[in-house]
Amino acid sequence: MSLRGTTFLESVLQTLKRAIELGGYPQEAYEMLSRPQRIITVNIPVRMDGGKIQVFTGYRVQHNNALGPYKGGIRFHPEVTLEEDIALATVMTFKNSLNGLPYGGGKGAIAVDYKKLSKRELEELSRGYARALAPFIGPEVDIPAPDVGTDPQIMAWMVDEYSKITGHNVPGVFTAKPVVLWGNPVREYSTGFGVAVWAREAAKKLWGGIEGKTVAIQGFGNVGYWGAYWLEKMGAKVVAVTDSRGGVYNPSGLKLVEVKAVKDKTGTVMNYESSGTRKVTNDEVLELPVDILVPAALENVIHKGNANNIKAKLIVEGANGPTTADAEKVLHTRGVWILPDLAANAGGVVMSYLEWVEDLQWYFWDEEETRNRLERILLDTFNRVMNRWNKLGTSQVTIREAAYVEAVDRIYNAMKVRGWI
Ligand SMILES: NC(=O)C1=CN([C@@H]2O[C@H](COP(=O)(O)OP(=O)(O)OC[C@H]3O[C@@H](n4cnc5c(N)ncnc54)[C@H](O)[C@@H]3O)[C@@H](O)[C@H]2O)C=CC1
Ligand SMILES: O=C(O)CCC(=O)C(=O)O
Repeated sequence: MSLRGTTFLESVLQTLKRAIELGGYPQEAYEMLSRPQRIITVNIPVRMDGGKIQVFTGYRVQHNNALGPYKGGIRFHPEVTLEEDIALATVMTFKNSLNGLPYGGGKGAIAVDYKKLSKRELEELSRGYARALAPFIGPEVDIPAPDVGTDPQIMAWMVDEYSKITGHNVPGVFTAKPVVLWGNPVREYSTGFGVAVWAREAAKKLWGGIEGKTVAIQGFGNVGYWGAYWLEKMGAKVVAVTDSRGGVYNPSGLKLVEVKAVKDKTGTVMNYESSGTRKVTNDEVLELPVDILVPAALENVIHKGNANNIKAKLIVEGANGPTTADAEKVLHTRGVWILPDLAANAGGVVMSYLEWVEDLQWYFWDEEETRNRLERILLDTFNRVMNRWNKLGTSQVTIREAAYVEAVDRIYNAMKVRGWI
């Protein structure tokens, strides 16, 4: 238990336990799904620009592969811990199952402040990680991708390193690669697109549509920026955005193109100025008087200490694990809808799946066709989760619990027919 209440892993395991009870699955399912199948720890030496060697510790958690190869991102963050990586890998197992993907779940991490590395040091670290993991990954074994602090360039170095070891090009081992290295242009914005699609569909049910609904977003990286872009395109009004330093709020709506230009030029949205715009902290942004709140940075930001101050009626989890289990109870009682991470931010991994399919068959769809395929999968998941939620009882069960039951069902049946359980 942390100062903010349940830790991310504790919250995930509490939801799993409840889903197993709600779905009537045996306790053995909890035993198998509450811990990873394998944890790999690697220590990667990097010759720093100053001439000295520094050793970085990294992990790859392979949680469960009943439904197919492990799949999930790699996080570069100074405060990452093994416990956090286990929680992230566990969520991936349920996310991939929920969305009907032929994957199990995994997640990788390196404890590093990548902003302090030179480009050469970052490349050496990325290649070192791919080399150390090479015996444990592959297009049919474990397929990593980016998460916080990693990007298509890092995936390109990793694919190149892995391909050197195998002696031939293996694009399907990492996803979210640059387009020229058999990536797909949709992957860059797919997580934010998925956030917006889920918000739009929920808004139809809550208010008859998303047009004019106000949105505050915490985090203005890949998910936060593209979430804002697509939400605006779908008719919502983005009034606040923040990054790690804090952010800006304008009740009449922000000019996103200008905010993004300031972020790209100065490193933070905090430097954006316009009439009617004021600064907000990362705590304040969660409590603004808006219709929709999108936490799109890190975990445990909505906790028992601030759950009662949140005014949004709809929370769309762009980040993984932004809401603690204690906070979710409070918000559910207050009638707030929380669209959970394994559903609302699944656009990224669903698009990774489409990229992987392209790489395996060496045949590539155009951008529009890819996006349509992505949207179809997301809408199918949305409808299944809503049906399951209605069946289980919307006042007794949260949307997250309904999504977990839906996800566990597929994994449990796969483990059963495989004879694991
Ligand atoms: N990139 C992807 O495709 C996917 C990402 N996610 C999740 O979305 C979240 C964000 O990931 P990305 O956008 O990829 O990362 P990113 O590294 O592109 O951006 C992270 C953003 O959060 C901000 N940030 C960092 N610490 C913060 C803090 N304490 N308060 C407020 N903002 C802070 C950073 O300034 C940056 O704007 C993570 O939880 C990640 O696991 C989930 C699914 C897929
Ligand atoms: O595209 C992927 O495989 C990464 C997805 C991921 O890490 C996530 O959904 O949290």
